[in-house]
Amino acid sequence: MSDELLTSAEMGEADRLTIAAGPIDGIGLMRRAGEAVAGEVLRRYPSAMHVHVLCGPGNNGGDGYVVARILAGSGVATTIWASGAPRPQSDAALAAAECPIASRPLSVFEAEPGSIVVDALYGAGLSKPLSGDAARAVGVATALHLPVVAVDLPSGVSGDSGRVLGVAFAAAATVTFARKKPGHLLLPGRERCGDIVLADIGIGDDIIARLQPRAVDNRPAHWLRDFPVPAVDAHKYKRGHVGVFSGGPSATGAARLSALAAARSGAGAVTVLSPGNAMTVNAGHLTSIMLSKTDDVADIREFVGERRPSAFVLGPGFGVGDKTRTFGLALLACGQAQDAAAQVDGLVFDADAITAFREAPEILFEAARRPNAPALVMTPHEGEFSRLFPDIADDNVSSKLDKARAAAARANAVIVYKGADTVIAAPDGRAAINSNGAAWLATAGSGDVLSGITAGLLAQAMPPFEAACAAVWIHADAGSRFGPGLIAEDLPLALVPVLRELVEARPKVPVG
Ligand SMILES: NC(=O)C1=CN([C@@H]2O[C@H](COP(=O)(O)OP(=O)(O)OC[C@H]3O[C@@H](n4cnc5c(N)ncnc54)[C@H](OP(=O)(O)O)[C@@H]3O)[C@@H](O)[C@H]2O)[C@@H](O)CC1
Ligand SMILES: [K+]
Repeated sequence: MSDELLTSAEMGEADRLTIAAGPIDGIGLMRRAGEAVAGEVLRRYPSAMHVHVLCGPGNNGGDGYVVARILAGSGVATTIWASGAPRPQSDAALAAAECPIASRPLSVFEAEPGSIVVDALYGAGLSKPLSGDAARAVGVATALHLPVVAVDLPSGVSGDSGRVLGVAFAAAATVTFARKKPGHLLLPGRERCGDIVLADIGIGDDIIARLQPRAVDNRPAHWLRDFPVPAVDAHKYKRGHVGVFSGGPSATGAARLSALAAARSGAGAVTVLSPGNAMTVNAGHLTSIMLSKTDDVADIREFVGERRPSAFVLGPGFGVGDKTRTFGLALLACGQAQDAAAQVDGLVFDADAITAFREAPEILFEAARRPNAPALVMTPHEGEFSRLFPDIADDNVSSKLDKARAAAARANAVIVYKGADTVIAAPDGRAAINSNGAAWLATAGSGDVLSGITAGLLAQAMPPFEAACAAVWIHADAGSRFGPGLIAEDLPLALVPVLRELVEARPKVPVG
């Protein structure tokens, strides 16, 4: 497993534990890191005439001295531009001593068109915005359109948050070590990394396991064993029943998109719960999806009692008034004692169901925290997130990963913080960053489909965090495969090949 994401503190700890366990020491790790980067430079640019290696004062610079030594040894014209000397007796100082090339000051860095830059200024130790000589070097490389290979991270990109501090290199490739860092996947860092190459430098899986990292790159390996595949004796209600609330007569489409996606995702039955005045318009557009008139909480209770739904979607096209809050709180009360017979496994609150609680989010969180409340998944985009969690959203230091985690803990809900770098976080601190997104998904109704997929998986008893991770990945994969011209109506059908491959891969996952 190599999809865990390590913070800079965790990476430092991995480094320390590896050295303590032996036999590799600090300079040994640095040599391997530098070899991996030099190998990548030679592989990508086999006919490079001249490589400029920019070395910072810390261990990132140390890696740079190893790169320069190997490139020069391979016959490539290599120049080192150093920003300060490494600390005496440090691994970086050893690496510099092993490098036969004299360095020139970064303050006079110049390069010619057609040359290559290796950025070994700052990596995990970036502590402030790039300024002075380093910022000027970014300007030189950018102005000349020089290909940049970054060591560990493009200098200026925070490994923990993906933020750009001041300015940053835009690399053609970034070679990182042992595991990716959150900043490789979170925006804008991801855009600055170019191709990300993961190099094994001898930090063992056992060492990483000891750190118990809480964040992963969202891939099927993390949730495939929980992915529902119908049993041979399945009948439709055993495969889960999803209820999707529809808006009024002129806002019904979002619910139907969500309902279709829930059905495609394997829920055995799906019902659109429609206000009385929108029954006709909904009925005119539904075939296998059922329809039930739902105007008040009594209607919800009756539906829950008689039809035993296991998941609901509330929000798409629903409006943001009192009714939304009342319905939301009634759904969250489904597991309470008076309704013990009516067990609902999971709820997806999206769009208007999030915005409706902007004036009193605590009421929502309180309801979600009650014992026996159904599991709640909320899927805010940035605007919706800041309505429900304004203080968390305004924090200019925390990463999107930290923000999603803080929100999940506060709301006792799985939070799917949407965007081109969607983060999924659970109340217990587990989190995943999605990286298979496609720009084609930024289209009206796409979020309604995501809610439907999530509810479809929840209804089949997939655990909430895993269901949310799977839904985000599946939705993105379907969107990327479809590509140009995608509209939300295409997505439910576009899920089919993605689901087929997952179902086929599912039995190959070891159980346990
Ligand atoms: N961990 C591992 O397993 C392995 C790690 N390895 C490598 O080590 C790298 C981490 O090394 P590192 O901790 O020495 O930090 P690094 O990024 O070199 O920067 C620290 C120096 O830069 C300075 N500085 C920072 N920002 C600045 C700015 N904007 N402007 C000016 N100065 C700034 C900072 O100054 P200070 O904050 O102390 O004032 C300090 O002097 C990691 O990315 C990887 O490449 C590999 O060798 C293999 C094994
Ligand atoms: K770097």
